Amino acid sequence: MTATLLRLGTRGSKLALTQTGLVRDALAKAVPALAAPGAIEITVIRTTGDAIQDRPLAEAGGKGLFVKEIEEAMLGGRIDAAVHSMKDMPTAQPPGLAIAAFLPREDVRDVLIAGEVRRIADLKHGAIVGTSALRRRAQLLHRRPDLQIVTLRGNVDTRLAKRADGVVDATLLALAGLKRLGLADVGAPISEDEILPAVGQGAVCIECRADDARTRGWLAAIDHAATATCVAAEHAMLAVLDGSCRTPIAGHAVLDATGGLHLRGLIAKPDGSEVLTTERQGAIRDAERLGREAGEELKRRGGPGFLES
Ligand SMILES: NCc1[nH]cc(CCC(=O)O)c1CC(=O)O
Repeated sequence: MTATLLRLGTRGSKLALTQTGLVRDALAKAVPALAAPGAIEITVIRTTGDAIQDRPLAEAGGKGLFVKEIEEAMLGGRIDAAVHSMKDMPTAQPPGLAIAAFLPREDVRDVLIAGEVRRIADLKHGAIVGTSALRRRAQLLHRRPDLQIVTLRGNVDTRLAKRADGVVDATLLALAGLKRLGLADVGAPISEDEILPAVGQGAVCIECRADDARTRGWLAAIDHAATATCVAAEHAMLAVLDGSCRTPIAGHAVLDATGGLHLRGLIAKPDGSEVLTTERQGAIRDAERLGREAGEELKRRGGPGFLES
């Protein structure tokens, strides 16, 4: 029996466990000490976000609900690090905690799951689309004001089952999660020009105590720098816009072939009646500044009241 060296915390959904398995495998490959059987222990923690299944999370207090209990376990020393979907992370970590690494990002696009229908334009008039994400709702309604958007929560399997049972005609899910679950072919990816993804979508991050040098050293060995840079730009934009589940915000940064960073950002009115977009191009070292500038521009153009409407 080897001693446990690293206790990894995670939510208990199939996707969360799959992502945690990817982190464990990456660490075992990169850090010889962690390759021994039993060196990494995985602890499942139930979060408020998992417990609330009957209403949109925006009503219950926002996206931090998927991380709160896990962060408490880290601060209390019950676990050493936690694996999260970056999309579910607030813009700042509580004092004493830090995001120390990212896995290489998956495809960031949303997937339309609507049986034979593979494009938003081809959904029948008045089709019922299930989603709880205001970002998806607003962008769908912007293109197709005739659609009926209804709340649909639950994990990926639950949502797919509700669609298959005809509770809704269509739903949108992140391709990243579907791919990691081996379900990439349930629908059709939608171009970012039609539905811009959520900030952080497709990225898996690992959080730990800021002063835990040993864990930070191990996590540094698997950190994917390009993903970290792109997400930093997106989160800088989100922080300016004061992103919460109540405000439809989308954003995505990529590194281009010449070593620069390209960021797209979007805010929308919840009913889709207005959408504002912006873009920034610049040097990688300016990632956060580009993000802040994009956020400031959207905020200024939206004016007071835009995001509260
Ligand atoms: N809000 C839930 C959530 N958080 C992360 C993912 C998928 C994986 C990812 O985007 O990285 C999902 C489900 C979904 O939107 O389909």
